Amino acid sequence: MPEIAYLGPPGTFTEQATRLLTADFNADLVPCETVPVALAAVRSGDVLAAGVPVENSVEGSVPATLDALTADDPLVAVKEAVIPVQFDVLAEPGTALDQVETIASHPHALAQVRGWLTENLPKADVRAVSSTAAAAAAVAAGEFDAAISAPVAGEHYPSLSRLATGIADVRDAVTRFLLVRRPGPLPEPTGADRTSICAVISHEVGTLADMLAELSLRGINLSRIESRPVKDSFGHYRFFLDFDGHVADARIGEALAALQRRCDSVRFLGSYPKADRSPAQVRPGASEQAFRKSAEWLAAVRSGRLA
Ligand SMILES: O=C(O)C(=O)Cc1ccccc1
Repeated sequence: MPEIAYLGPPGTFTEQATRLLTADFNADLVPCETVPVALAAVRSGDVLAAGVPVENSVEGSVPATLDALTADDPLVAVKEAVIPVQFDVLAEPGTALDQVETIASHPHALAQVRGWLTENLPKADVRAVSSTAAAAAAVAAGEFDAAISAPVAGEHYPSLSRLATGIADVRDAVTRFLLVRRPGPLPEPTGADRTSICAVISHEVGTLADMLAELSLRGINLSRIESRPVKDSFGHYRFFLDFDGHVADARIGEALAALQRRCDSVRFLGSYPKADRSPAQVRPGASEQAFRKSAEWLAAVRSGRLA
């Protein structure tokens, strides 16, 4: 049975998402302590793929994932899932809210309950740990008084009880997760796909605008742009871009080829079906048929068949 890594321990949001991402095949899920560890297991071939959190509707991107995706050998996303994120507070039974002196969770969870913490536990010592379920495990081990966890974590730590529920500052928050594997055959285009890349551009006037123009000229809908420092030289950034379409689509292929010529480097991070299956809006002149006709016309001009 293929082994699939995820940010563990059991009871994380990532476990829930990875179950969804692997629902169409029998997979053995392997918990890892961090996203970089999960991705290292994919790169080394210890596991087939990994489920990783990439972006949250309230807090934005998950920097650890973006950095780990580009820090080493290429990896590509083959599937995405979007799941709702709600948070509970777990503690030893009998703990009252005003007895909580230390409370732990994943940084992304802490960022989404800031208002609740300020209102309900203004004096508590707030600790960031590797995941929401790791926080619950640490509470069960007596390291902290309370954990901010996924509602499912309660099932994994039955010795803990729910001190509060539904504490997110923004209701209906969602997180997007990717199933990531070593490069190989790409998922077939579906007409409702997303392509992800990471580009490094030179530090000159207009290079970012030029890069975006390659997309807009071809009617490509950009759904996310994010920058992360290159790290070894101050003021230089990697740009993470998501846009509608599949690398097999003519407009996407041409745009990627243009970016490859224009940027210092381009890393392809995958073309995969969008979780919401919303079809790409293709404007007139950017359809597959339009690209085919223009290629035929050019071939005819070059061969002397058209004056
Ligand atoms: O810690 C977890 O449960 C995770 O899967 C990471 C995370 C944390 C908060 C929101 C979404 C994902």
